[in-house]
Amino acid sequence: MVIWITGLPGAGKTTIARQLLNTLQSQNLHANLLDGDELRSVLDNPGYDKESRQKLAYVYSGLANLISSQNTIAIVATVAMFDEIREWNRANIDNYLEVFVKVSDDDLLKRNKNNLYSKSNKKSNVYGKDIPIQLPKQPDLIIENSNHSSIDKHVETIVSSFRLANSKGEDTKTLWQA
Ligand SMILES: Nc1ncnc2c1ncn2[C@@H]1O[C@H](COP(=O)(O)OS(=O)(=O)O)[C@@H](OP(=O)(O)O)[C@H]1O
Ligand SMILES: Nc1ncnc2c1ncn2[C@@H]1O[C@H](COP(=O)(O)OP(=O)(O)O)[C@@H](O)[C@H]1O
Repeated sequence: MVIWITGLPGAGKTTIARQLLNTLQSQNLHANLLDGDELRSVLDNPGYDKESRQKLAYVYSGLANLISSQNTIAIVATVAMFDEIREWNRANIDNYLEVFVKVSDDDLLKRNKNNLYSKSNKKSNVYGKDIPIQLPKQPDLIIENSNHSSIDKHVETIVSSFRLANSKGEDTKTLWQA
């Protein structure tokens, strides 16, 4: 199973994904987290131009698929704002749950992750500034993560969807148990 958590920088993907990982592991399930920022540093920080991001997104998908094929839940927390990638995921990953972490522009600006949204920021390749955003069209779940909304609640919602997705196939029900 792959739980693909996507959203713009600062939406709250890492915060939610880390707590989700703890929750699943505390329920004796095998789970791993592939976080965009962390994976980028392991891979020697690929660029932020469209081509590099697209290439990297396929790496996330491929790694997640590999982890999932070893009966471990792969949680991915990445921006990867490409329709093409999400289509690839749906076509190639068995048991794929796409979670879109949504937040208002106001909250994004307040959080201002990595100073990306400051007017003084001279960085290029910033979503919404100089590169277009392809928001998820048909996510399985939308999490509205406005400031001070409860991360616990968000995680509960994702775990319920995960349980529902797994209860559909008897065979997969116990696959992730530690
Ligand atoms: N232009 C530019 N310059 C510097 N840093 C940037 C830029 N754009 C994004 N970021 C930061 O990189 C994180 C995105 O990494 P990802 O690999 O998850 O995203 S992507 O798939 O490449 O779009 C993302 O981290 P998260 O905030 O964790 O999403 C951003 O903080
Ligand atoms: N529900 C929330 N309420 C208030 N602050 C939040 C909430 N969710 C995330 N944050 C804060 O927003 C910032 C960005 O969160 P992060 O998880 O790093 O986002 P992302 O991984 O999507 O870039 C962090 O400082 C985090 O503590």
